Amino acid sequence: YHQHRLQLLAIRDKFGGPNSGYFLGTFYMFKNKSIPDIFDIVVGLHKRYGPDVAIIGAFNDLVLDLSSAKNVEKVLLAKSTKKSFVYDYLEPWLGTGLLISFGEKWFQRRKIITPAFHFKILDQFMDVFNEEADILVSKLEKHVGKGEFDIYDYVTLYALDSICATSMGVQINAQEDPNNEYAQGVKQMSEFIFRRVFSVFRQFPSLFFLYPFAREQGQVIKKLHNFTNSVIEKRRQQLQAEQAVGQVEFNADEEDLYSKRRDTFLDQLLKVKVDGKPLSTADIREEVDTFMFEGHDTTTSGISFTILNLAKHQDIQQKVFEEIDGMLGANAKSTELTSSLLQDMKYLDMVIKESLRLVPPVPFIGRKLLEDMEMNGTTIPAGTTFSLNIFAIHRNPKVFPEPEKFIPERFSDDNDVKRGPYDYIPFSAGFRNCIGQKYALLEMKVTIVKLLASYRILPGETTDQVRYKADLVLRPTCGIPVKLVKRV
Ligand code: HEM
Repeated sequence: YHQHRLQLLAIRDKFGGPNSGYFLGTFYMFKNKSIPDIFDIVVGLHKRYGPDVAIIGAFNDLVLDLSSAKNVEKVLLAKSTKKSFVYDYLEPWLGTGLLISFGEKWFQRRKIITPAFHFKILDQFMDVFNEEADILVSKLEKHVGKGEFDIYDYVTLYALDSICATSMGVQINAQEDPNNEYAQGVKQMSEFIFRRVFSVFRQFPSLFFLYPFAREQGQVIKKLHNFTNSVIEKRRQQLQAEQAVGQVEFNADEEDLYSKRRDTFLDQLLKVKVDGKPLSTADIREEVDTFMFEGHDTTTSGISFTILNLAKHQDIQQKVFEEIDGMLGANAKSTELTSSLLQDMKYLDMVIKESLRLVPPVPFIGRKLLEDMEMNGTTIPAGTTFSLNIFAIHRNPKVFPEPEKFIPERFSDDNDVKRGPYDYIPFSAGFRNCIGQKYALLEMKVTIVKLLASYRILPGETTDQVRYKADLVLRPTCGIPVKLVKRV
C-alpha cells in the first residue's frame, strides 16, 4: 500500500493536485458538503492546480481530472480504455447498452443503431418535435403574467414524450402527467449514483448492500424497467398489427439497415438479426433504457439552461426573437419548423452552442485505463481513472476569453480566437462521441423557437440563485425559475 502511495504521489508531482490523507485520501474535501458545494470544489481544483489535476482518493484510488486539450485528446483516442467505475453503477439499470458497452459488443451495437439517427430519419422527427413543443407551449400558458415558476419539470416531460414518440414510435403523453413515474425514477437514480461516487467506500462494490438506499434503488430500477418494458411491448404489438395488414417487412438483415430509412430506433432493434438470430428481450431493453435516459435527460438540461441564459440576457433573447420574427413573421407561432428553416437561423445556432459551452449537460465523462500510458512525462498505471472535465475544458480563458460570460458571438464565423477540435466538446469526440448530437440540436432549436415565438421569458426573483449540481447530467439545484409574458 505504501509503495503504491509513493508511486501515486510521484505522479501527482507531475500534475499538481490537493493533499491526500494516508487512508481517506481527499475525502476530507467533500465530507458534509452539499451537492452544489461538491461541484464547486471539483471545478475549483482546476483554478488552483491548472488544467490537469491528480486526485488521490481514499485507499490509493487515483483519478486524473483532465481539461487540457492535449491530454483529453490522448484519452479519447486511446483504444486501451473502458468506461470508468461510475458507469458500473449504472449497469443494474442500463445494462451494457451502447453507453456502457465496449469492444466487439459496442462496435456491433453502434453499427446497428447508427442508421436510426441518420439525418433523413431526423427529418421525419420534425413533426413530433413541433407537435410536442406546441403542447409544451400550451401547458405553460397558465403561467403567463403570473409569478416565477420552475420550467425544468415541464421540459423534462416534453423531452420524454419526444424521445418515446421519435425513437420508440410510442406515445406516452408524459406531458399530461406531471407525476410521471419514469421521470421521478430517473431523478432518484441520479441521486443514488452521485452519493456512491462521493462515498468513501466506493472501492468496495460488494458492500453496496450496506448503503441506506440500496433497497430503494432496487425498487426504483424495477419501476424504470417496468416502464421501458411497457414501451417495448406496445411497439411490438403495433408492429405486429401493421404486419398483419401488410405494412411492415419483417426480415431485415444487418446489411439492409443502412439503406432502410423508415424504421425507428426501436423497430430496428426489434427486427435486426445478428448471426441469424434476433436480439434477446434483455438486449433490446438495455438499449431502450439507455436511449430513453440519454435521449431525454441531457436535452432537458440543454434546453433548460438555454432558457435560463436567455432569461438572464434579455438583449440576446431579443436578438433571437428578431431572427425568428424576421424569418417567420406573423406565422411564427404556427409555422411547422423544418430542419432547413432552422439551418438558416444562424444566431440561434450560436446561442445554443454558447449555452452548451457555458453549461454542458454532460459535465464529466469517465474512462478507466486498461494499459499503462505516458502522460506529462510519467507513466500512468493501468487501472487509473480519468475524468474528462468538459465543464473545465469549456472555461479555458485562452480559448474562451471571459469564460464565465454568455457571449454567443464566440461562435460567429468572424471570431478570431482559434479553437482546436478538443477545446469544445459538449458531445465528446472521437469514436465514442454522442450518437444523438444532431437529434439533440434539432430538438433544442425547435423548443427555443416555439417558446420564444409565444413568450418573452423573464428572470424570476430567484433566477440568480440557481447553482449547478452534477450527477450523470448537470442540473440546476432548485429548477429553473422564470416568468412568462405573452407575445402578441
Ligand atoms: C444536449 C444533449 C446531449 C449531450 C450534451 C450529450 C452528450 C454526450 C456525451 C458527452 C457523450 C459521451 C459519453 C461518454 O463518453 O461517456 C454522449 C454519448 C452518448 N449519447 Fe449523448 N448527449 C446528448 C443527447 C443525446 C441524445 C438526444 C441521445 C439519444 C437520442 C444520446 C445518446 C447517447 C449515447 C447512446 C451515447 C453513447 C455513445 C457511444 O458510446 O457509442 N445523447 N452524449
